[in-house]
Amino acid sequence: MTKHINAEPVVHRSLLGGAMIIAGTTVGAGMFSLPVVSAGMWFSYSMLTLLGVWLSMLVSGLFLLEANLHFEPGASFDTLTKTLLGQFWRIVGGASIAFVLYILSYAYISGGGSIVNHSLQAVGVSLPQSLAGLVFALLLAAVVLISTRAVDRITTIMLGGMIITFFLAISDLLLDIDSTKLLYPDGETRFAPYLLAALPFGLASFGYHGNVPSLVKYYGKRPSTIVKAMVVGTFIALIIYVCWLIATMGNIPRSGFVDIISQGGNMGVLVGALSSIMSSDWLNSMLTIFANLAVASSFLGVTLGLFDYLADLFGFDDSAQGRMKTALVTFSPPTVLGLLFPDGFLIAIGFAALAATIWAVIVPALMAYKVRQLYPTRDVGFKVPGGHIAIVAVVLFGITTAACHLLAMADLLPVYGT
Ligand SMILES: N[C@@H](Cc1ccccc1)C(=O)O
Repeated sequence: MTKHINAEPVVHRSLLGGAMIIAGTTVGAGMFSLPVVSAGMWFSYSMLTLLGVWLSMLVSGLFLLEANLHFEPGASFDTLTKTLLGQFWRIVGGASIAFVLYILSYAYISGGGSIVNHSLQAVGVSLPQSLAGLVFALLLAAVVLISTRAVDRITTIMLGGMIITFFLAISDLLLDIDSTKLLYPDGETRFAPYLLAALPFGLASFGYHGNVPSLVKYYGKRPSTIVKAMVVGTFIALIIYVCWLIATMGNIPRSGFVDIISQGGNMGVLVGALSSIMSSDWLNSMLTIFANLAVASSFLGVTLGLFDYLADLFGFDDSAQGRMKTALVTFSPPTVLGLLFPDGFLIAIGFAALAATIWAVIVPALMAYKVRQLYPTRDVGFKVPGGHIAIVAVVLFGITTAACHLLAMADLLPVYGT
């Protein structure tokens, strides 16, 4: 999530660059959980939910920006929480960021193992999924270990590849959609109650907030450009998710998802189900390549953020030995977890959402409230509209989503297909 941005002097940077940073972070493995967890509420409710979650996550990011603009460019999330909200929130915020980064790294290894396995099966090789996850993690960990610049270059190439393969694969799926499947789904007749358990996955899919301080550093204090970059970047993600849900739900019947869910709902299973209905082998490979690139680029972005965070926390230096130590604390826990529980993808995304409700939703709203109290007359060039109502609405969205996750975990909310 925290894509590294080199600290270069602030020149006139284009809007597109920032929008791509945000879109690149936002679109990740969360996207592969969306069709599976939305199967219960199905298409129309999913569209409404996506729209609502997008708006809430955009506004919470804007609150973070508003607070951030009261500091010098380069101030980190830690500095913001410490200064504005005090030691308690600094610790809660820091711990929830570290938790999200670790659990997402594990989710990506689980999803990566599943999708690498699916890809290998196509060429006749079969590996235990835990081993495939290990291969995936080791290969990409090596890139992070080599250097930040290696990650920057490789993710840029991957992003280009993702855009091309996504549109090729998706256009084929979109041509084949069956509107009856979308609008008159089969299976049981209950829909709306399943919305609640899906909410946390929507929240995780629209997470990008670790990048807001990076954008302020990247652009300097140019609020109008930063706001536009955030709106455009998250809107690109919204369009991609809408196309993705139309493509999946318009091709796989609602009852077909019960089978996908019973097999764990991991990335390889979903892509496998889509592959089996695609018209050409070539486009089928495009979909598989897209899935590999999406999870690999998110893995690089997230683990680089975790790598830098842990190096700073433990005071490991940038020498070969220091980087090796940092790599060990970064990659060992999620990789071991991936070996032990290769199929925890969906559960991990759900927990990432739970922690993200704290630092990506509630804490930004509280910080915006605080800067407005501390500096009622100071003009930093940007203020989120909507006054107290917007702040309360975002906090309520965070609390509701967290509650949904906990209730679903405790089997107190209906979860489709289980
Ligand atoms: N949106 C990212 C996950 C994420 C969550 C929270 C913050 C940053 C990133 C994904 O879909 O993979």
